[in-house]
Amino acid sequence: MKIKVSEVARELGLKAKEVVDIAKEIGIEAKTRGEISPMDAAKIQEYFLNGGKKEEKPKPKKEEAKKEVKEEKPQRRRRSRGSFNDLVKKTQKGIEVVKKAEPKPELEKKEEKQEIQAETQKSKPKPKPKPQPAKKREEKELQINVDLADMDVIEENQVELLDLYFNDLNLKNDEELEEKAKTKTQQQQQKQKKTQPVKRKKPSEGGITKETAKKKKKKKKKDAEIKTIVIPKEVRVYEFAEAINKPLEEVIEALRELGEERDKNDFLGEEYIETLAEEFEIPVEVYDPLAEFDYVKKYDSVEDDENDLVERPPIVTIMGHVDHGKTSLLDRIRNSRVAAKEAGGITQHIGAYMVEKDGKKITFIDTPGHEAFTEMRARGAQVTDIAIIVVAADDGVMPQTKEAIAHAQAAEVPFIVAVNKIDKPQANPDLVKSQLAEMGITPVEWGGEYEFVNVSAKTGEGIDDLLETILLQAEMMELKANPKRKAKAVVIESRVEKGKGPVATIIVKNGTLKKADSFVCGKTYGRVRLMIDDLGKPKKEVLPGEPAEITGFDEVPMAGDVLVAVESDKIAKETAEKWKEFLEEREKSKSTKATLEDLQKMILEGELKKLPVIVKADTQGSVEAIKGSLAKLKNEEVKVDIIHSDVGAITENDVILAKASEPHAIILGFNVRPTSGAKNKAKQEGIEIRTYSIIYDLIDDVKELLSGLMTPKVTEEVTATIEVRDVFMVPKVGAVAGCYVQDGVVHRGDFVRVIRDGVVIYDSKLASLKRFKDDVKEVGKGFECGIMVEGYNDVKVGDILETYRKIEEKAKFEG
Ligand SMILES: Nc1nc2c(ncn2[C@@H]2O[C@H](COP(=O)(O)OP(=O)(O)OP(=O)(O)O)[C@@H](O)[C@H]2O)c(=O)[nH]1
Repeated sequence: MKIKVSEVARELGLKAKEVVDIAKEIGIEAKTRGEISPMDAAKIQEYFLNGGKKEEKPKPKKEEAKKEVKEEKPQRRRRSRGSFNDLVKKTQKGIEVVKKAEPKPELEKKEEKQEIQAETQKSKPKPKPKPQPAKKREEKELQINVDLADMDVIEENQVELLDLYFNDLNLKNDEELEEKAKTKTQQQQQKQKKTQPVKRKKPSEGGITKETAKKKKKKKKKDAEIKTIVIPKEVRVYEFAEAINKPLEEVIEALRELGEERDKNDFLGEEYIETLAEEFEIPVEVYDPLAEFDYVKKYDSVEDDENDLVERPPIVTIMGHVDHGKTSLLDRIRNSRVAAKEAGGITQHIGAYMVEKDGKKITFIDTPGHEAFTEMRARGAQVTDIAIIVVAADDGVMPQTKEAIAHAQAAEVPFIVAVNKIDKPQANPDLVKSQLAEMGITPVEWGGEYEFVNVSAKTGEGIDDLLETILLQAEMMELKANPKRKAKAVVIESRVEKGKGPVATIIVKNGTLKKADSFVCGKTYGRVRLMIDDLGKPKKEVLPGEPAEITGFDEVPMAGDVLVAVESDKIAKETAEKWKEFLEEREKSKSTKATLEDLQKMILEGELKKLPVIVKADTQGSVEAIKGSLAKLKNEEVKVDIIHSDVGAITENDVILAKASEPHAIILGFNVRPTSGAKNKAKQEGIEIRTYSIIYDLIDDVKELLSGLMTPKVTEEVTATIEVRDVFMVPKVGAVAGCYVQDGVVHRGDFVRVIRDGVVIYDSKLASLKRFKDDVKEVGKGFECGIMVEGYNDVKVGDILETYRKIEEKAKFEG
């Protein structure tokens, strides 16, 4: 008898994957979805209970994780091949895999592939027609589809899987094998993309006759290879299941056993693609379909000449828990600069500003430090070179302190801890230090490697120290850029301004951004018209590390978009359009497929009460942040349905849209107001507009609204315990119980339970409550009364009546 790994996991309170890890550690072969012998299970349990459980390592950092996975690959593949035939044969579709020994010239392979594809079109059941536009779609059909189609059908139910590695078995070692395989795959992918990038061949194309196809089939049968399935980096669960030709439920179950509850439409993530592929013993190669269109990657692929590199100012983000003093600290730093250096200068809020210390510049990103801005902060961390984690000395480490640290660590951004509010009598900077040290963030002075600086945003104490520490850190990081080349910058805020159109604050990461430069920026593009710095001064050029507010965009860019200056307006426009089109196509290709399962889900969702809202805010960053926060507000009963969101004032169109929604949507404005037209229209149509300047209030209000949608909680309160001492049968009326109130007070409208020998035999309401002949409202303890139970005439002497009230309590949305 064998025991399922998942059962062992459940028994030990672990994830199946963790059990497999332990098993590996002690030399036991196990798979998350497999079984092990009771002896092995006992060994694992013993090892685990003896504390041998693998230490919880922090998630490997992105790069390392990738490396680790890569290094494992060859091994995994070799193993895969061993039982691959058996596994695949077992699948319900009866797919057969045949191996090939002879290498084939690349060209022949390609031709053959096209021919087989043609054949595939014949033998495959026709895919459901997809939504239009058909022509364009055909031309631009996505790589995803190509990959799915790449499982060339030889005969019905038979899939040829090409083994890209088989021919390389004579290579000396795994690394070589891996390298070669990778290059080959890439080459093949490239070729596929270049020669036949998107278009699937129709059966009539490619000059294939039945005869030649048959021949090919035979040859294929003999020479077939195990094929590595190429899977796009961003793949949804159902797409993955299709790609590896496994039933969706199996994939979802496998994920569950790995401790991941995923829906068919959820994205898998590279890590899980690899793990699942291993589970199913199917070799996969993950690729990034965006790479080809990626203008940023293109920019980055051009290396800068060492001689052109110069030091650039560090870009700093301040993060920390609510009220720990982020804004005050930023203000203090900014004001000290304004006071000392540019007295009288008017600071302009552009989302970032620069300070100078000892002749060196530092750029601070001025992002609002609210929980709701988690997403923005996460983006901020990507632009950021150094993070400052502010912790109030009188409050210590709080949830958002940990979250901020997690963001910095995830982005591999070094951070400095600013222990703030040290002017306060109750300040205890040492407590902050020990709290963080417990989390592994040990101060330098305690032998660790994290810089802690005591500051007071109120008095200014320690601010100089903090700036010096930042510069020191920057020096160690050797932040350099090449001002001689075209610019690459990151958008940190954007909005539409009357008379100016779309405006964005950017920080240049490399190169120099000049006036009149053409640029591409995410889905939009443009030409730099106006550039101003944080003091409101116009600029002709913005150097690496410097922030500026710029105009000249065709459309409002998104915070986090990367701006790259290009040769001409034409290139800018083309690149942005390509990128936009690609993203849109990708979205379409991933839209939910209408299946029975979906319908069921939709029916289920119908039970879920939705609160339709329209979100309008002053900046794209705020829109994103609010959307992010609202999306999280859901439970098994209610959720927020954002039907529209945008930057700008609340307009009549928004009201019309809100009215069109069923039920009508509520319009939420953050730092924006309704136009007078919108106000009137809202009044006419009965649409509610709520505006806020504090995001907390907005979120709290929405929570309140959600609470209102939830079913109220009903609790019971026992009002009286009554003994039946006599029963009178009144003709045409029924049984009247002569009662004695043992305890409590019985009321006319009360509910009642009839209890006989300790068992509830009837549950109903009081039909009447009398004292002697009179109807009464209530009868208290120690009094006699006559009671009729609604719908029940079988009361007996000795029964106990328990009367109760139902108390409805408004449900509260938690979260
Ligand atoms: N005594 C003292 N009070 C401070 C100091 N720094 C900030 N405060 C006060 O702490 C409160 C919160 O400060 P903020 O700067 O608004 O904190 P924040 O972290 O930006 O808050 P959110 O933006 O809401 O996340 C304000 O009342 C400040 O006056 C300080 O160094 N000393």
